[in-house]
Parts: sequence; C-alpha cells; structure tokens
Amino acid sequence: EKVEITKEQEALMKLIVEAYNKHQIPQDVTKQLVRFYSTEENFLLLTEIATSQVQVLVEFTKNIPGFLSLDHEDQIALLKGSAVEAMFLRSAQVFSRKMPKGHTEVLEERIRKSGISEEFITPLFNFYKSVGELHMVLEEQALLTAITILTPDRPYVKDQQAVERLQEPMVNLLKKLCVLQHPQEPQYFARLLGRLTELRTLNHYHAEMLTSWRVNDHKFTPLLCEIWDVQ
Ligand SMILES: CC(C)c1onc(-c2c(Cl)cccc2Cl)c1COc1ccc2cc(-c3cccc(C(=O)O)c3)sc2c1
Repeated sequence: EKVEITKEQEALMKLIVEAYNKHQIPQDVTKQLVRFYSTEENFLLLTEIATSQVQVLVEFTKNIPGFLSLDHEDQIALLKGSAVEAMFLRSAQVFSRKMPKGHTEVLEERIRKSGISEEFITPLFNFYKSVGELHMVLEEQALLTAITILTPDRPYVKDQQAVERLQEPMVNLLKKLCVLQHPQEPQYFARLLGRLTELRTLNHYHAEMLTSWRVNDHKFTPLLCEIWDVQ
C-alpha cells in the first residue's frame, strides 16, 4: 500500500539534517586543499632552497682538491661566476627523476608560478628536459658540477692557468667515466659538455629573471644578494 512519512518521522528527519549541515569542517581547513600556491609563496620557497643550495655549493667547492690553494679572490670569483650554473644543474637533476615522481610536478608548478616570465620558462624547462634525457649517474653529476665551478674564464679570475690545472684532470676523468658508463654512446661525453655550453646561455636568462623579480620588488636573502651582486 502507499508509503507515507509520518509527522514524527518528518520532525526526526528535520533534526537529523539540521545537525548534519551544522557540523561541517571549518572552511579554512578544507580551503588548504584547493589553495593554489601563490606566486609570492613559490618565490619565497625557491629563495629558501636556492639560499640553502648556495651554502651546500660552497661546502662542496671547498672539498674540491686544490680549490682552497687558489688565490682567495679567485676562489670568490669562481663561486660567484658558477653559482647560477651549478644551481641549474642541481635543480635539473630533480627533473631527471632524482626525486619521487610527485616532487617533480610540484617543483615544476612552483617554478612556473614564481613570477618568472614565460620567455625564460621555455629555455629553463628545455634545459631540464635535455639534462633529464642524459640520465647522468651520480659521479657524472658531481664531476660536471666541479668542472662548472672550475671554469677558468669567469669574470675577474686572475690566475686562469691555476684553475685550468685543476679543471683538466676532472675533464679527463669525466671523459673516461663516460666511455665506461655509456660504451654504446661514443658521443655521450660531447653531449655532457654541450650542456655546459647551454648553461652559459642560461646565465643571461637568469640575469633577466633577477631583474624582473627585482622590478616587482621581490626580496632575496643576504647570501643570494652577495653571490648575485644584487640590492
Ligand atoms: C632565488 C630563487 C627564486 C631563484 O632564483 N633563480 C632560481 C633558479 C631557478 Cl628558478 C632555476 C634554476 C636555477 C636558479 Cl638559481 C631560483 C631557485 O633556484 C633553485 C636553486 C636550486 C634548487 C634546488 C632544488 C631542489 C629541489 C628538490 C630537490 C633537490 C635536491 O638537491 O635533492 C634540489 S630546487 C632549486 C631552485
């Protein structure tokens, strides 16, 4: 026969629905889920990572055999001249699946939304892609970073020969390593050195990135200001 809701049942229903609607998670908790990282937040996080990366870079450089025997002003000139390139290399390794898959997406998203204009995003991610395709092993990454730091013709380096004497054994070692690690790819070593040439062009893009950030009044940390001669 016909199903009917009684008056009591209707009253019960009303009480239950009201209670259900009243007790919800506060908006500011669930809002976290859908909040897109703001440009400002991404910039601050990347600034923090870059600052920490520079500190790590200085320690790594001090452990390069012979580096601390170089002229002190040349040591500074080499660090200042190579910091950006070393950080492009380091951040690139993240995109060659060094990190769990999810991390690369988040990092890519944060870099894309950190106030960098589109014209620099393209070459930046092209570089990341080209490094990722090399599938460098750890030894190659370490040697390539040391070779980048020991580039004799950085601005203000006085004793370039002394730097060459340190860089050359690294290049010879990397060459041997590439032959051993990639016997089926005779041109692999040349491809690695090609990345160093690409890094130099990224230096120019990076200088523009800094300018555009500064124009929009983005602040850097004291260490980054010192190493990048800004502010
Ligand atoms: C000041 C800041 C806004 C900035 O200005 N220019 C650049 C820059 C950008 Cl965008 C791209 C390339 C180079 C520079 Cl120099 C940056 C950010 O630079 C960095 C520097 C190092 C690293 C290491 C990372 C990283 C992640 C996960 C894991 C690891 C890991 O080593 O395990 C490393 S991300 C990262 C971002």
